[in-house]
Amino acid sequence: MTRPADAAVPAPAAPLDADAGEATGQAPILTARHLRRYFPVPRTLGKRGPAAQVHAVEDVSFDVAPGEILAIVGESGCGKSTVARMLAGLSEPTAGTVESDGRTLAAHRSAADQRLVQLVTQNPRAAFNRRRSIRHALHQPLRVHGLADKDERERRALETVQRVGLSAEHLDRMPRDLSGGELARMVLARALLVEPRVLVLDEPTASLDASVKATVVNLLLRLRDELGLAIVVITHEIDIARRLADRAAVMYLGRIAELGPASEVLHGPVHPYARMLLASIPEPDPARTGPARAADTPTAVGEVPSAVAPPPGCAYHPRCPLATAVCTAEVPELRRIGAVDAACHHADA
Ligand SMILES: Nc1ncnc2c1ncn2[C@@H]1O[C@H](COP(=O)(O)OP(=O)(O)OP(=O)(O)O)[C@@H](O)[C@H]1O
Repeated sequence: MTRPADAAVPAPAAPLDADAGEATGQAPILTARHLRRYFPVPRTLGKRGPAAQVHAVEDVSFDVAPGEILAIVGESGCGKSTVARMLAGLSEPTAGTVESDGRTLAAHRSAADQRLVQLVTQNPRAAFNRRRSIRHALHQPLRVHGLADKDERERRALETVQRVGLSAEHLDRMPRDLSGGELARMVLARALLVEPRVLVLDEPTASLDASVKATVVNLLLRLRDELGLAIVVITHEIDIARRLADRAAVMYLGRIAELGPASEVLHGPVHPYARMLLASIPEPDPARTGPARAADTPTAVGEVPSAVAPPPGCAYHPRCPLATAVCTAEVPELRRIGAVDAACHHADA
């Protein structure tokens, strides 16, 4: 089935992302259902007609289960952060819903629903008030949510910093007195304080040195295991996604191009865009040569088109070496190709 990019989205009848929780055997804790987000473009002086819109996110659906890490990868501007903000209730979808346990989480969420999904944004140094101690920063979310008295707040703050590998001594410090790696762990501690079931991490390692990245990756894997957290990691660092993710989605111009097990999507994808994206980054393990590294990897031509006027049909068609007439006319739905779901008319040709 195909539809024009701005047509109304019908309610789904079947699970959208049947593989979520396959590895853990658990039902999804968070579902993105046909999410769209358009931003108005300021009107040029004197221009008439309907205002233009940035199509930041266009019909994105996926599930994530407890104990599962889903990576969302793609080039700058493809809509990853906008998806993250909608998952956390910080941006209202133009259409579509975010659901948990079969319930829609309103864009303006109750305190309990805010706690359920915690977003950690990049740049940990900017995440703390530089005039307040780390202790204050960690007591604050508990105070805001009315969760604990002072002694209990202190107990929970201490327990949580220890969980991320830091100690009581770090609570007394000011943000400037923590290293980049310690701050990265401290933002995670602050998110964990309110006992979320889902962590959404937007570029969690982007500003860190290689050795610190490894520490944060290991910490996230441990937190996932110990707490049974569902984690959505937004990253443009494919190597980080490979180390973390059970499942992965590749986004292009607001849409999911490919979704499936990370072992497939991040090593041997089938969608021509995903193959081009992976082929453009160095393979850390030279012994590993999946299809993404093969000589027949399709090479994209041209630049990423504007999200204000995305191309009709498959948004990748102007750059895709496999494109034919159908690609210019029909939006490809995600469909099962091998072990993954890919939105391409020709990926299995
Ligand atoms: N508040 C906004 N107003 C207008 N356009 C926006 C707004 N926020 C995002 N956009 C646009 O929406 C598109 C998706 O942006 P988004 O930040 O979600 O992408 P991204 O994949 O996270 O990029 P990056 O990796 O660079 O952070 C871009 O074209 C961006 O310019």
